[in-house]
Amino acid sequence: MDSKYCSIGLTNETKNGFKRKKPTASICVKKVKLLSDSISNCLQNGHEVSKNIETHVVKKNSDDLQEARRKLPVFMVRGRLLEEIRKNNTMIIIGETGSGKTTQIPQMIHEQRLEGTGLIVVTQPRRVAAITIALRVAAEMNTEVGNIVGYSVRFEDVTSPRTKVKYLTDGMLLREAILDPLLSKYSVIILDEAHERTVSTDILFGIVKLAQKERNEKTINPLKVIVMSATMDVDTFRNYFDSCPVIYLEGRTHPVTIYHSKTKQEDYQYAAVCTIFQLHTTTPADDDFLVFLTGQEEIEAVMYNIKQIAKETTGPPIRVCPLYAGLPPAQQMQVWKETPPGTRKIVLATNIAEASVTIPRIKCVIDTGVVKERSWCSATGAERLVVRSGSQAAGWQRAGRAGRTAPGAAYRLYTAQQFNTRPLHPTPEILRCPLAPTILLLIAAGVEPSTFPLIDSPPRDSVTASLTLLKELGAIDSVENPKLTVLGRKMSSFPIDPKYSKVLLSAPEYGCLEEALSLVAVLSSENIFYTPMHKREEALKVKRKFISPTGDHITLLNVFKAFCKATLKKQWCKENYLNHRNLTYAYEVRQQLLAICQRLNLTLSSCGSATDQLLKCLLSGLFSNCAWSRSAGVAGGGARYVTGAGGAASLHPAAALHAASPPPPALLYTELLHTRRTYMITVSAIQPHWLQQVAPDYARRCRAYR
Ligand SMILES: Nc1ncnc2c1ncn2[C@@H]1O[C@H](COP(=O)(O)OP(=O)(O)OP(=O)(O)O)[C@@H](O)[C@H]1O
Repeated sequence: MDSKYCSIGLTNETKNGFKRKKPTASICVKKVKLLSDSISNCLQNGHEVSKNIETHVVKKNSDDLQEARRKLPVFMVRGRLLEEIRKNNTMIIIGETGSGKTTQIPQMIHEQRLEGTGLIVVTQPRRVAAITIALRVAAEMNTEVGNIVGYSVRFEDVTSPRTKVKYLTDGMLLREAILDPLLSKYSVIILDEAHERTVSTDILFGIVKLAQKERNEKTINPLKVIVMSATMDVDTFRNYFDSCPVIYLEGRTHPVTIYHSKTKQEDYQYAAVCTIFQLHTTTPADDDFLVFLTGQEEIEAVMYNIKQIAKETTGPPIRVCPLYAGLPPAQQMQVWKETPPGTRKIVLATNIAEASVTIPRIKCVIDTGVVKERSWCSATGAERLVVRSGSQAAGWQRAGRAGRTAPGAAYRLYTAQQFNTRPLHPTPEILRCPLAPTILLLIAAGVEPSTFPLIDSPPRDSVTASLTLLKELGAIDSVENPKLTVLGRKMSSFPIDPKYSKVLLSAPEYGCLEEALSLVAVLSSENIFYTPMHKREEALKVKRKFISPTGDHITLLNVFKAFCKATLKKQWCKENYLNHRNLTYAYEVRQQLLAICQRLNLTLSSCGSATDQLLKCLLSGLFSNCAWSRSAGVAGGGARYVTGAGGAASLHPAAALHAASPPPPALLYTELLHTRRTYMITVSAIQPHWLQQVAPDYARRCRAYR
């Protein structure tokens, strides 16, 4: 990247805030008129809240917070809104980003005690949103989080018997539904950010619908369901929820000016860096920036570039904060930490910051317009990560991260015409993701998958492929009339993909539970290697001491074992070019998984240096992730493989076996990355005959293997 930046050319499309398509009049059942207003900036201080999360999202002065609340559009119509909530058992609420839906509506319901003896629960698609919103609401209610207001996310529950307002991830509520499909302890369920259409939210729509019906029939305490978003496809939702009332909340807190690039950008990372510095030299130091990128590697590359360019550029000092799902929670919270006056914070985030969250002082959003999505091809069974353009709804949500505590601007690094040709809403995850984890949860909750009410039904062949996988994993007894097996019941107790819970449950048989726990924990974390661009050669040289000739899985295990033994961990990671945050996160995940294994009475054993045992154990869950060499005599990186699903794939250049000569005849990989070519990521060599031994049912139907 050139160290000089240049203007990419942006055009001001909308001077006075959002240019929004209004919802269609036909479905405008009720309309509550609001005034738009502004709120004062809320000053923030850091304070210690939960066991292991240092947070910076909370209060300074309770009067300031109350004043800010009163100025929110939602707060101003609370009388009428509460009347509607009292009257209706199901309703849809639509209101501008930042108008106060998520923080205020649950509080308003609680202030009137509409929840009675039950709890109010609010779902969020992402953990960072559930945590930061709970902290904010606790501060507004002048209480500690975990008291009246709490949150529950994977690997962390900060609630108590006193909790009445609970924020949680949609995945957590789904897990609760396995144990209690009527969700009886809740009297109000708010499904927030409904537009995101995650698999978990889509399933929850069905679960709450069924629970509401059954609770009415059995005259158990009634259940109120509220579905909320700023950018949802109202017609679809209203049809699904039996023509329930829709409430439109008008008004927003602060205007956001939208700018589009005048021309198409070839390289969005480059365009992002140019725009950052263009704004850096022209905007006040206290305006913070939020930049949307697609993943950890990209964020680290842009972070490096910013730091390099900043050395040669005039302007206020810069603090760059990354924000992506795999970042350990304490590190994510750094984004909410105040910077010294006169310092500019630049947050580089994936779409985990796209909806719900408020990062105070963000005045400029830089939207690259792209997102990395997991998708799945049911025809080939290949699961892959693809970088693609986001929807219009995503564009509005991203812009909505500015203008929350003061007027703001969103700089879109794509043209207005490109924006207008994008789909209005994202493709529901259920139509593009592997369904095995969700189907397992549904069956565990006693639900019949084929009659379950879904907004959009996944293609029949996706369902069959997922049921077949679950059968081969031993989680269900048949594809036609699936019932959970004893193994399947145990698998559903782990908050991880069934492929990996199968690995843990098989580990005692292979005498390697210690190693399997470490490996699954590391695979649940983001990249543990740190390879700075300017010291690439040195980092790769240091990495060599951990490399196993069998490939990446044992290499990862070697690193993790050494990390656990190291005394000065931070220093040790620095010397070895390893990511301390991600290794610490893996360590915490391992503790949680270990606790579940202990509850299930699994025997803890170690295979020591017999790593074949661990690879066979890994194969017991990941048998559908095998590939076979089709290029005898071609060395390492050039070798072509065919996957179990029949597709062509190559070793990723970062794989330990990339240069192996001769190329191993059979491989086991963790993930396929689909760019111009299909690459296998995190790969180990296996013996071809292991598949027959470990997963005979799958081996029989796998054509590539035969
Ligand atoms: N952590 C925070 N720090 C400062 N202000 C906050 C914080 N959280 C919320 N706010 C204020 O409360 C307002 C309402 O936030 P809330 O999340 O309830 O809006 P929303 O309507 O749910 O938005 P969205 O549709 O984007 O999720 C924000 O615009 C902001 O002014």
